[in-house]
Amino acid sequence: MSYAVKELYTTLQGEGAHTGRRAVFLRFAGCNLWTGREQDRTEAVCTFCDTDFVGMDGPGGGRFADAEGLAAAVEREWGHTRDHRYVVCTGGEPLLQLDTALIEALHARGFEVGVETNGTQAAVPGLDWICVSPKADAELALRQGNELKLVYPQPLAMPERFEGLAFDHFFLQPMDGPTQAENIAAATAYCLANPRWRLSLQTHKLIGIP
Ligand SMILES: C[S@@+](CC[C@H](N)C(=O)[O-])C[C@H]1O[C@@H](n2cnc3c(N)ncnc32)[C@H](O)[C@@H]1O
Ligand SMILES: Nc1nc2[nH]cc(C(=O)O)c2c(=O)[nH]1
Ligand code: SF4
Ligand SMILES: [Mg+2]
Repeated sequence: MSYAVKELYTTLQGEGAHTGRRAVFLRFAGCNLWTGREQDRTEAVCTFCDTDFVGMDGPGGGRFADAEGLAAAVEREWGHTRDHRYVVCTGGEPLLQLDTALIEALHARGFEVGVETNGTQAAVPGLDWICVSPKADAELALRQGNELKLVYPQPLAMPERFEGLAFDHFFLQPMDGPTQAENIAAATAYCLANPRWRLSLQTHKLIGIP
């Protein structure tokens, strides 16, 4: 199948357990919880999104006809070094498009493959790192993985709802937006009181990289 890609770029993973790790970000276009249009935001299932995932017009973006072509573009973006290759599939919602053919083509080029997902879709087999970020009004289909990264606070998705699930790491990530300062304080207080949860700051925003 073909893939609609918003952008493809190299950066440091800014969030969660792999914070600071060099990665190619493969941002798929489209999401099932918001159209991406500002006029639809208040009516969306997910209302706080910080990302433009509409269209294929970003750096390195476009329509890729097949898995080989997209994996080759990821490899070109990474550069020639063979070690520690890591690609983070995000979006939009990557599990609407990511499939076995693409994971195999990326593995064949020596990449570990991570995903950032809202958890509403089943995962494709073969992923090396699964980060699920549940959204209050969306049913969670993907209930196990490597890290659960909850944007905080979401009144209908408080941490207690998730801490029994089968994840290795539990992160609270303060919601960016007009109340960010309060959200950082609240997330900090929660982690101090509940040591199972760690704080995930969006470090790429702090240092001004994408
Ligand atoms: C843009 S989403 C794309 C992947 C997938 N759709 C998801 O929601 O997990 C990437 C990450 O950013 C987080 N995120 C989105 N908007 C945010 C905000 N305003 N503040 C903090 N984190 C946010 C998401 O929860 C998710 O963990
Ligand atoms: N540097 C950086 N790290 C990230 N981790 C998750 C991100 C995402 O948008 O999925 C993200 C992002 O947009 N940039
Ligand atoms: S589910 Fe992810 S990509 Fe979709 S609107 Fe929410 S944060 Fe944005
Ligand atoms: Mg982001």
